[in-house]
Amino acid sequence: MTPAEQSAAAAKICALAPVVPVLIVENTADAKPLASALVAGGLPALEVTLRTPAALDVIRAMAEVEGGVVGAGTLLTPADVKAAKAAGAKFGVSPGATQALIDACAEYELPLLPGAATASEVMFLLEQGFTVQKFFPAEYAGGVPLLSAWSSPLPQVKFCPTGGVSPSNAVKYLSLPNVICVGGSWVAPKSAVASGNWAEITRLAADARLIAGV
Ligand SMILES: O=C(O)C(=O)C[C@H](O)[C@H](O)COP(=O)(O)O
Repeated sequence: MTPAEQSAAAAKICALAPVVPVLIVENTADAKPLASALVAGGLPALEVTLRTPAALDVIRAMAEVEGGVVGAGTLLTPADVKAAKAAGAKFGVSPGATQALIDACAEYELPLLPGAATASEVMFLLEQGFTVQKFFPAEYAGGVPLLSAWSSPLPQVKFCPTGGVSPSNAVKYLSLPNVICVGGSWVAPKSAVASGNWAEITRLAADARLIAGV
């Protein structure tokens, strides 16, 4: 799968909803109710970060939830790509990008949303064929002003800003011409997951859509 094909797939996933929940899940038992709650709130594209021992099992469980499109976040190595694909991930997200990671996504046919934080990183990824990229860590790397500045010399690249995105700044990002969705962990707070407050998570997901004006 070429980078261009991967970006075409990533664009479709980003078009599903304005917000991609970024999930850090400790317990596999929480996977299905959490995914169902987010899908019910109108956010079907889900990024499960490979930051917990349970993450691959969580992806496996969430992949069975109807209406959801589950991807793996925090991909760092070719082994992560192989494991994420085997677990049923439909897409991958990485904080940055290396050639080894890019090659692995091509080999295992996992559409990658690769991270970039500088113009040179954006250009390196564009050279490879990635026209859809994650801007990470958005708020700390330059935020809305930087993305806005890139839209003039690099209009062919669209972004999913992630990292520090919240209900208070999501609209500003989403109103930029080069932003197709945003990623954020705020829709699934640790406390709500720990207490099994799925109704609260559905409410936060629905609110995120409202904030985005959808
Ligand atoms: O590691 C990855 O691949 C990631 O996706 C990183 C996440 O995007 C951010 O950690 C989410 O940031 P917050 O919404 O500020 O909590």
